[in-house]
Amino acid sequence: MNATTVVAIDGPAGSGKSSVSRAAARALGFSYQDTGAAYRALAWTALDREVDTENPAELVALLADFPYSIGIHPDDYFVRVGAVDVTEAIREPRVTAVVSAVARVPEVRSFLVELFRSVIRSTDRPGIIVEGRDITTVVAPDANARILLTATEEARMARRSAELSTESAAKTAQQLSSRDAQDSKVVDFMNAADGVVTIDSTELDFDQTVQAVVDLVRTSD
Ligand SMILES: Nc1ncnc2c1ncn2[C@@H]1O[C@H](COP(=O)(O)OP(=O)(O)OP(=O)(O)O)[C@@H](O)[C@H]1O
Ligand SMILES: Nc1ccn([C@@H]2O[C@H](COP(=O)(O)O)[C@@H](O)[C@H]2O)c(=O)n1
Repeated sequence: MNATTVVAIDGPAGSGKSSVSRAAARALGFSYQDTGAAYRALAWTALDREVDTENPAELVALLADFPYSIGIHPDDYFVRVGAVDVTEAIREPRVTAVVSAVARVPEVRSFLVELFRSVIRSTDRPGIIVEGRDITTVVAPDANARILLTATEEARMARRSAELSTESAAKTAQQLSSRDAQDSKVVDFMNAADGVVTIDSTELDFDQTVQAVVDLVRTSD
């Protein structure tokens, strides 16, 4: 049993991992760690330093000088590489387009898994919600609560499209699907591992989904 309550949440792109985890952390008085941000920040660093993102050796070399930091208070979220605030930049399509290539390199994954565990240990709150693709299985398999947050691809695309102009909606839907296909070759986040509870938000609104997570955490302790 952890002294700090650890909640692990995995799921495909657009399933609501970041937004739901953040709101649930706020409701519970917990910290919140977005692990996709680290893969994105490394992809941003590769682009910034003009490194070939298809070359694993060049990506691994970046890890020797990767001064990454993230805000884990749900009301003070930021992502930095050194002194550069990359919170917005890591969401740009050029970063999203190459992040899966960065995330499939085994040395990158093992380096970041250790980083995620050190961030979990650093929290000064009673618990932390950690979301990503391999949190329930690799990063924190002994978490107090382990959740697979899903929704049909149709629902996820509709939610993403609602954030965008009509013009780019179709392209974004296609990118979401192709990113899931690439990421699924590296980690299985479509099927719940043993002991992992599935929350399917297809028929739930945002607040109901947050409540489902909060209820599960409260009954897991
Ligand atoms: N149950 C829900 N009902 C309606 N909208 C939702 C629900 N859950 C999440 N959303 C919305 O869906 C969109 C995608 O959510 P979010 O960015 O949190 O997904 P994600 O899983 O973190 O995606 P990615 O892995 O691509 O970063 C957001 O606009 C969010 O507000
Ligand atoms: N635990 C994780 C988290 C993320 N990834 C990779 O990072 C990409 C971006 O993640 P978002 O959650 O910000 O969309 C994602 O597409 C994966 O390639 C990962 O491998 N493991």
